[in-house]
Amino acid sequence: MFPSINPTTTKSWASLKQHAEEMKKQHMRALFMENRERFSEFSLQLEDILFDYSKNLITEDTRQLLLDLANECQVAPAIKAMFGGEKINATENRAVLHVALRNTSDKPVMLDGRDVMPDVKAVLNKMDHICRQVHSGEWKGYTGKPIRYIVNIGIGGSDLGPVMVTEALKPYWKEGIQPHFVSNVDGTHIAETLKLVTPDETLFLIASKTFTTQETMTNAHTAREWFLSHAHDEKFIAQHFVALSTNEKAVTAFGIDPKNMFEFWDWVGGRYSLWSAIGLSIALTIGFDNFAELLQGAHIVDRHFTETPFEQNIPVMMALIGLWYGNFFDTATEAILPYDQYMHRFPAYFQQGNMESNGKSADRTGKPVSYETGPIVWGEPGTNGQHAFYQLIHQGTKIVPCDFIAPAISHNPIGDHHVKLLSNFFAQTEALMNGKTADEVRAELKKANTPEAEIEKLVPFKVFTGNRPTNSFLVKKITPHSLGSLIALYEHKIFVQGVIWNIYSFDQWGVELGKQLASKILPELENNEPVANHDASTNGLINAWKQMKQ
Ligand SMILES: O=P(O)(O)OC[C@H]1O[C@@H](O)[C@H](O)[C@@H](O)[C@@H]1O
Repeated sequence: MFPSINPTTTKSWASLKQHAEEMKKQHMRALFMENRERFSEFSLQLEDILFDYSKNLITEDTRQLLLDLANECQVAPAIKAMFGGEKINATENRAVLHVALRNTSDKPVMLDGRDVMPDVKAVLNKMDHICRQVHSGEWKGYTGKPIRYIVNIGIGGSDLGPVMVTEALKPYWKEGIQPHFVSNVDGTHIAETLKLVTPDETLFLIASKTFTTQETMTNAHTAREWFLSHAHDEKFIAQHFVALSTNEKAVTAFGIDPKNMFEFWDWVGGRYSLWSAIGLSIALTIGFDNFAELLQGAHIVDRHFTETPFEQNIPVMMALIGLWYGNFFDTATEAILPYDQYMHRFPAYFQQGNMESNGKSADRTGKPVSYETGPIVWGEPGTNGQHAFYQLIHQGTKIVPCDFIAPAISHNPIGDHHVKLLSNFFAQTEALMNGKTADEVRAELKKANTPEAEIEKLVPFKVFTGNRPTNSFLVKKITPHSLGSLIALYEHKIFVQGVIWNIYSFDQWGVELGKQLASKILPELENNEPVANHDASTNGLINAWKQMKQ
């Protein structure tokens, strides 16, 4: 196991702290003017993905110090430990091997002295087989019709990845297949979904690593009852329900034949599981061959991550840039802004990826950390975000480091839509970096014939300080391959940051307390007796609800 190191005790941390004070006096505008090579010196390319991180408040010295930090914090041994199947998820005593799920090489991946690849390949073959059966029409519903609707029932990691990827890859949808996703325990979600499908043409995928999650089990039982109210015979369940899970016992107890179970393993974290059997809704929607391309794109990044020196390693640089602002500039959030409508769930996906992985305050020795850890991650697709929250990003008091992502080629080359979209993509990072000085504002107002007296009044409101950091990802086209790569880049960024922050990125104990209390409160909601055993606010709300619902 790689050692536990408090990052603030390293030499590079102290130097970075000092260096940050110097850098706060700098402006990126000047850095670009001083160094004509800045773009080529601070950008990296991997296959069809160009990563430009030159519009950050960094110099060569910053980069060097950040790389020193990665080295002092033992990032290289940590990467080895993850890929080597060590139980780096120590609080759950589990390995972290989602990288094995997309290991398209012929190299073994060892866990406890055993190669996991034969099991991985067996499940992939089973997924391939069901995809071919469904797409050819050989898999039939109980009235003999082929499957038209896929309904994935899952939540968190068993939902967000499949939703994000199927949406991002809509141009690759198989003709005649319509996916739906049900996650919320709010009855509205399943009710509205069931209105869109027919029982004899629907395949329900019950996606749950544990197969105990309240929301998923409740929705799964409702779907089962709805199905039986039409099919009238339990023997038809086998044609319409499959399970994606690690828990065979619970799957069998639910009434799903284990032969209809697509297995994965406890070394796959929920929020890293779209590469596993949890990806079956993706494979059924875009076809298994495209799913395999998604895996291949991620595998390319895994190789890049493990084989490339840190200064040219995209996920390592992404991690260090993020940490630079979070730890040395006190920024609290990061925005992910895809200029691609199909990628509209990408920010939500990595909101979970980041916040569930690195939203921690105990270090790996169990002590409270004395420094900031994971950022708040949010975002919306451009250009919608521009007309909503970019005001604050440009002129607010908070610095929000942003990732801009855009495809060079659109799947929908209609008229001049794409050049208009891209003109915004390029303009925003330029504007955020350069800003607009008071003199530039004055000159502009003068040109627009603004009366002299008005000009000085308006200047303070029209000034943009600029110096606001962005990364740009320019991707040739959003394909299964390039999307697989992009996802893996962000995954490894999270990993590197977790290592430097010396926290456990692969558990999620923080989601448990609410679940525990909800299960205590549930029986109290099943009668009309007033409650008095909680704090005054919770008692008051529960009792008010009991009155209101009558
Ligand atoms: O797949 P399961 O076991 O139903 O779990 C779903 C989700 O459950 C949540 O409690 C976890 O925070 C997520 O990480 C997880 O993905």
